[in-house]
Amino acid sequence: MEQDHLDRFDVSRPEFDHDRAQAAIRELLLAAGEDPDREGLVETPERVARAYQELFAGLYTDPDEVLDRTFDESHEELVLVRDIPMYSSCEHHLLPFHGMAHVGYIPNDQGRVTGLSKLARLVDLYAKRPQVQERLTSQIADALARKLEPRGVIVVVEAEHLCMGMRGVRKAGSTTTTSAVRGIFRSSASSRSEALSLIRGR
Ligand SMILES: Nc1nc2c(ncn2[C@@H]2O[C@H](COP(=O)(O)OP(=O)(O)OP(=O)(O)O)[C@@H](O)[C@H]2O)c(=O)[nH]1
Ligand SMILES: [Zn+2]
Repeated sequence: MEQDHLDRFDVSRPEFDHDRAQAAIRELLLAAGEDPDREGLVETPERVARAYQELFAGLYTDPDEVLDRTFDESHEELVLVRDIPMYSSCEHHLLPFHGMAHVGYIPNDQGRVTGLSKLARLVDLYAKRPQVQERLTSQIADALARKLEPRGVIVVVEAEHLCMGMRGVRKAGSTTTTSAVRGIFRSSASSRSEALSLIRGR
């Protein structure tokens, strides 16, 4: 599937199929040699299906709608929201990766800004999908660039991947940092390093 396809909101996507997910979890328990009808597990397929419906909720909302309410505030300097808690699911193993997102932008010369909470909502929306960290990071940056037409956007995501901690290579505690820069943060090293030092809290 083309990357481009993953970046666009798919209006034709069917709703989350709860019954199908529930049946799949029952099958998984059977495959593991468990008894899905024993007392502790009898409601598990239903619960897990509900949990995944929530974890993948970002597939069913148009990110552009999150940013529909913009206003002009004649502010043409950096706006940065730091330390946005982020929980996502790695699409390779369907295990969590979680950490912090930092989202900043410099409004355009009309000072077009959005509510601060919308930056966190945007992080949530893209995190609640089967993801890879790189795509999560650039999707947040691209949505902001598209809707606010700002002078620049910077997004940094720092996360720990449980697929690297609780299984596989077993490097618990290692973190991965990804960044996406657009506009002036791409062309100007000094703007970029100023934003990065604010993100690092220095
Ligand atoms: N680039 C990138 N890789 C990721 C992300 N999440 C998980 N991965 C990696 O996806 C890769 C999948 O590798 P495979 O060799 O196909 O799968 P695997 O045999 O389970 O790999 P191991 O995790 O090394 O055991 C692993 O190297 C994971 O660390 C992510 O967000 N970005
Ligand atoms: Zn993984």
